[in-house]
Amino acid sequence: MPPILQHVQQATKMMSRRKILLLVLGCSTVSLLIHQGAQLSWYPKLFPLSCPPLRDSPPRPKHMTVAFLKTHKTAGTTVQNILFRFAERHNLTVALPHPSCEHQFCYPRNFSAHFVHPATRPPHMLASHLRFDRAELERLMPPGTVYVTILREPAAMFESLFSYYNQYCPAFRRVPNASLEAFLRAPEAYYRAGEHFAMFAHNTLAYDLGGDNERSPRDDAAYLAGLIRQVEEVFSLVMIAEYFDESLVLLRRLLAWDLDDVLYAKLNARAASSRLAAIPAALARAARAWNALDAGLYDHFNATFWRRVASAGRACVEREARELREARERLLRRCFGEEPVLRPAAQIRTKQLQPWQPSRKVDIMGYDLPSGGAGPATEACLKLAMPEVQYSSYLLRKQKRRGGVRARPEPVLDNPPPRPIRALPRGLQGH
Ligand SMILES: Nc1ncnc2c1ncn2[C@@H]1O[C@H](COP(=O)(O)OS(=O)(=O)O)[C@@H](OP(=O)(O)O)[C@H]1O
Repeated sequence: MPPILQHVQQATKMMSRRKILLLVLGCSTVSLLIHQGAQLSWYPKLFPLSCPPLRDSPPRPKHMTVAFLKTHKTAGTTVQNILFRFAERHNLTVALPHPSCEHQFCYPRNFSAHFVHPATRPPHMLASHLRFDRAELERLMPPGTVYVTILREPAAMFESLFSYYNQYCPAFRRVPNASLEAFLRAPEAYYRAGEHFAMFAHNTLAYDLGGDNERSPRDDAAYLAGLIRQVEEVFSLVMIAEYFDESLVLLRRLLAWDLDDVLYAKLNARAASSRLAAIPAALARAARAWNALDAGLYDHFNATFWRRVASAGRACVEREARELREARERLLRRCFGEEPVLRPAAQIRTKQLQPWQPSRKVDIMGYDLPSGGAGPATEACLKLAMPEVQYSSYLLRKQKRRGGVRARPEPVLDNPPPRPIRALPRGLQGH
């Protein structure tokens, strides 16, 4: 053995096992630090702190053809209002339902291009409730249309559905004392698949997306995976209601719109007295278990959403979301006074701004214009807070006039859908 090795062997023998362990630990820590140092120097590249440029060079024009799948109780009315106002400002045509379908495209039937009023074809935009049917939408919308939709956390969404459709959905009407807890303790006792408006009581998101809301991912995981794949194939962006402002930042970047194009007033919100302040954890678990397909969709697209935010630059998206909130607050103050408040329909004097009320037990809130307002700014403010029913009727009248369609009774569809579930705001009923 060479003398150097003999020396090492001797030294090793002299060291206790504990010392050897310490030496190994020390070496590993140094190597880890060197490795981490390299990672840290890459950090800004992985998570850019500044916003990447929105516009390509040459600048991308604003995208004008959009189909928004308005799912139920997911903040969809607020998104619809943003799209309606954009369409008006840019003189675009909005696909609107035939009057026999009321303001929805004959929901809950599968969407058909026949449900679209002829005066609103060919459209640039579409944003009214419908049950998704890819082939029929592609038949209607021009090539290059960007498809977007929005999802909401299923327990919160279910609580909203249960309250809003309580008088319309037989599964909910059967529950004693309109108790959400009683329903979720034994949903099968109240729910009958296939009956009128059953889709509001079971996996509503899956149904709106054109899926089979009776499938359970526990028995059939492949079904959920297939539905997710179909949604991913069609929709360029799936927004998340809980992160509404961040969603709008991604939307306006996708469409190359300005931040001003996505300013909004929150629409269709229940009064605090009509909602649970917080959903107890056990109830939320039960709601997710009952709506397991929706929970699977939400979890998947919530994760994809945050990956999108990371690739746009999280700090950048947050900064833009903050700018959006500030600009929105300024706009609301300008329109609705120094302290803009959401108020119940009975306190809103401007009829065009009174939201539809689903029942005497649920208050849907809205904004009102300060008295004496007039002029072009008022018109913009009116649209900003205009509920879905009034805005859809207004747009249909306007587009019919533009297309030279004279006011005359509409032909009735061969097979009319079940009666619409929205009518005039409560304050206007019986007038
Ligand atoms: N900007 C924003 N951010 C977060 N949440 C919002 C927003 N705008 C509306 N909402 C809430 O969305 C619920 C209404 O959803 P929709 O307009 O889609 O309802 S509907 O299906 O058209 O009747 C309704 O929820 P609930 O109040 O829980 O019922 C609204 O409060």
